Amino acid sequence: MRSLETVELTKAFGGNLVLDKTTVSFQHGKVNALIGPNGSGKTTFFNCVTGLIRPDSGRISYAGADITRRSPHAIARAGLGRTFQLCRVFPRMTVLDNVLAATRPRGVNLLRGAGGRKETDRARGWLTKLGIEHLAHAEARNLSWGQQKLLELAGVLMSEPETVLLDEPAGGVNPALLDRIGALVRDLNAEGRTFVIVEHNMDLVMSISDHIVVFDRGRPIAEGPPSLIRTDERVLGAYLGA
Ligand SMILES: Nc1ncnc2c1ncn2[C@@H]1O[C@H](COP(=O)(O)OP(=O)(O)OP(=O)(O)O)[C@@H](O)[C@H]1O
Repeated sequence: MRSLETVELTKAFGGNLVLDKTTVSFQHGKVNALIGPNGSGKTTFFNCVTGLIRPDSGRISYAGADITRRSPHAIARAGLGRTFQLCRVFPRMTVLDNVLAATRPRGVNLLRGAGGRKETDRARGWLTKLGIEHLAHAEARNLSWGQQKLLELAGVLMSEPETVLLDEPAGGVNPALLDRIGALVRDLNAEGRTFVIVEHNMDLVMSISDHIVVFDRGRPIAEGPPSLIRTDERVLGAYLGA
């Protein structure tokens, strides 16, 4: 079953054609990875899919619905949640307040109306699941980079997304936390969540993914299970610059 798909998605910045008629689909209920060399368009792809930037042409659909021109909010409501490469948390707010604020529109009164008993319990539940409940009252800026990534993910999960897009979850994270992130993804997937993960750490990608799509210069050049991708000549060529 198809979850997220694009048809001839195209985006250029000035003369730089970053997504070049990209037609790709990710599998519902699976852990999908999107990999490719630096600058191959992975984050731009996420930005188009989540409505942060407008593609020049092409179509994006999610669970059968056309979401191409929808706002980031509408796309989140449709069930797509995402994290960012450079982690988005409020550094001077507590961990718990960050999670509560994550479900509010950005701007004024981030916490107004948040923090009712039920919401707070749910927020704590996610913090527990992600192993950072003991930090609930710490300011986010005092967390390690990896813990901040878990915090950002907790905020995303508050919206109960059906599909989670993770942008470099392992970037800058220490090895102990890396294992935890990998186990968490598998665990959340077993509960029914679909993942699409942009990641450079190949050990992590190969160990947690069911399906891998490889981009090179904004186009998918290979896709399949880890066993196939690992030995694909085109993939090796793209990474080695051949
Ligand atoms: N807002 C923007 N304005 C201009 N150029 C941009 C913008 N966003 C991305 N680019 C360019 O698009 C190209 C692809 O960048 P993108 O971040 O999508 O690649 P990536 O595959 O995610 O790379 P990395 O693995 O290094 O994060 C790069 O050449 C980048 O400079």
